[in-house]
Amino acid sequence: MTDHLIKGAAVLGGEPSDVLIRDGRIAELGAVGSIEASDAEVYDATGLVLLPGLVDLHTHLREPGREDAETVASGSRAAALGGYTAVCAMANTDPVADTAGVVEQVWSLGRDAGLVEVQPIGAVTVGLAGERLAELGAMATSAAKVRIFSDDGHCVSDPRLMRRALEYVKAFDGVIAQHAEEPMLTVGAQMHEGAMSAKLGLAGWPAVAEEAIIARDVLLAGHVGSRLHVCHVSTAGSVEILRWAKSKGWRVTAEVCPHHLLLTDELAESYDPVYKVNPPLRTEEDVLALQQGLAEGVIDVVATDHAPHTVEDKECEWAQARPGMLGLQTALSIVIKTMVEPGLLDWAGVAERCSITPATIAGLTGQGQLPHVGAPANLTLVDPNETWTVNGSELAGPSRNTPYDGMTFPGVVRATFFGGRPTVLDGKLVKESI
Ligand SMILES: NC(=O)N[C@@H](CC(=O)O)C(=O)O
Ligand SMILES: [Zn+2]
Ligand SMILES: [Zn+2]
Repeated sequence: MTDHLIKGAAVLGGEPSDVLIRDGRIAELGAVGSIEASDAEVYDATGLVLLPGLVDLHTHLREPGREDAETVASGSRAAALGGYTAVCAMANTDPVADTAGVVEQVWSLGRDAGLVEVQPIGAVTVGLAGERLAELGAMATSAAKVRIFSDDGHCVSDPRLMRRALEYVKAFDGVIAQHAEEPMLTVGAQMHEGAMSAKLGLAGWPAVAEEAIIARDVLLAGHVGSRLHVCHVSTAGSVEILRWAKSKGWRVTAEVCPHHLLLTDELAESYDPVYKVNPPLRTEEDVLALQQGLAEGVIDVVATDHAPHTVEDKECEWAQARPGMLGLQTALSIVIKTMVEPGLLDWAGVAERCSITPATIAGLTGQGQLPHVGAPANLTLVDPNETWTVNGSELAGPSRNTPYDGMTFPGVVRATFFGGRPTVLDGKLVKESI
């Protein structure tokens, strides 16, 4: 394996340093010019910020079943380009990832693609039907070593089943990641319930549908003493409930998606289904509360909820369109725009929220480590002073459902190193790694 010498990168935005990568790990780290490595490939990282490789807790890769929207390989390309070195693949595939066989299939497809660590998430219930627990133990002991279980796309709405799932995974320190949506309160829902849904005449998805489930689940997690992770938190009220649950010392973590940190329900006025997502885009007040919650750590991590859909599933009437939007290639830029530029997070905070804590939650021990000698070389180099304009047709993968087409953002991912190998250099996929 070739050695790589990264020169002049600001580690977590600090002093420029040189970093030598050898045999998949950081072999040396020191002041600029202090490392001698004549046979290493040199990457000039002057002006770039070095972060631990980003880790996404919530990615839809669509394989098996909807390879026309995304595959493990195409999603891995999007992830590497977005600065990620690990993604957790959601279980709502077809067939559902509710058996050891399916999670092992996804895991080995990820290993074959070789661009990021693909950690499968297992379904909580058989077929995501919310009726019977899936074979959680068999998935945990499979080659995929599943630690996160989620029926994402659906809520585990039966409280007795949710309690049993929390109890079951406690034995191996697993975590239940809940898509918090009380289904009886979102029948027919198309967007956030509020002034805009009233104006547009679309059925609403009220904030309380999310908050009621989060309140119930933090109580259950506290009662059982087990780990709960709340997916895509989208309301100000949810942040308050999480703050309270954390004050109790319960083992509760939560994520927010980039789109909920930036976009609001006003966009639905266009009737463009690219803005249709679950949970829906909320109000400005919610956006500000989510940013604040993330800054304080009440919300632990940023997760993309990267949800590719084909043109047929997305470019149709709003009511028929599938919910979800692409996220992997734009996430870091949106975090910079909404959190770093306003001074809500510094680079160490970005590393914490986008890499270190997600890796801890997912139990990915080779990921999310602050750059130090001996650490696995999973690294991202970003140019904070450069901007780029999103062009939907140039994104990796077959899907085009980005709400950011034509928008200009700060923060360009220049290079990504996965296991000591560059997957992205100068903002482009490295050919040998494709
Ligand atoms: N977020 C979405 O709107 N859609 C997700 C499912 C989900 O995350 O709930 C999908 O799988 O497309
Ligand atoms: Zn969901
Ligand atoms: Zn999702």
